[in-house]
Amino acid sequence: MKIVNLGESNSVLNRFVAELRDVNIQKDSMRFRRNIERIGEIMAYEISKDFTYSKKGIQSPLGIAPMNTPDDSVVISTILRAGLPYHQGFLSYLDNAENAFVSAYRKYKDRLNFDIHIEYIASPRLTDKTLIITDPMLATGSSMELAYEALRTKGHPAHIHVASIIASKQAIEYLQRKMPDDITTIWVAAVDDELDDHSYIVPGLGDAGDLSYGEKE
Ligand SMILES: O=P(O)(O)OC[C@H]1O[C@H](OP(=O)(O)OP(=O)(O)O)[C@H](O)[C@@H]1O
Ligand SMILES: O=c1cc[nH]c(=O)[nH]1
Ligand SMILES: [Mg+2]
Repeated sequence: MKIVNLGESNSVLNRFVAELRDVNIQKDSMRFRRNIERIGEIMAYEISKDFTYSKKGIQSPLGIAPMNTPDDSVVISTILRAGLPYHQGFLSYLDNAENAFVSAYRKYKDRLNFDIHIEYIASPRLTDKTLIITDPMLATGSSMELAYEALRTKGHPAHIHVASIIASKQAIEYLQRKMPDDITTIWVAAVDDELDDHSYIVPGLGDAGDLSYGEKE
């Protein structure tokens, strides 16, 4: 399985991730959502380099231009809630993609232990398509695993791109075991070493859903 950490090379992407993490800057929820969105734009561009291309003749007013353009049928799928601004960033660049949405939330049994519940899925047929599953945070990796299982009921994609912003080392190792090895690529902007007692990424950024949309009851 290919793992790509875009944060390893210096680019403005790292400033956007730094702003997401920054305890003062992240209080501005509009800037927080926009930073997630523009990381989605950058990642869509990077992932598009892996698509299949073929040459087409494009009629301009003055002649025919030979242009390599992508042939993949792309489905962008997102895990609610924190995935919503990320999805919008992907869709800005991959504007002819189809779209899928899955809900996943942590239901706490006590202070520290939780199960992940999937209650909603809206997805087109996925067979032979390029599936991009977007979620800004991969902590344990369980939400991604369960969202993928839910999406698999809609067919066999030809390729899967798991796109995230901050992943824990543990989540990457977990998904390497759970996702189909031969067709999956994992894209991240940062990898953090630890999880705390509540399975939050350390240093991470806190709760991406709450920072985007406010605290839940
Ligand atoms: O890898 P995991 O341990 O499963 O954790 C990661 C999940 O946690 C966050 O969502 P959250 O459950 O906070 O929901 P929210 O987006 O509605 O806040 C995040 O967006 C992932 O979906
Ligand atoms: O660190 C984490 C873990 C789960 N969800 C988040 O938003 N952040
Ligand atoms: Mg949350």
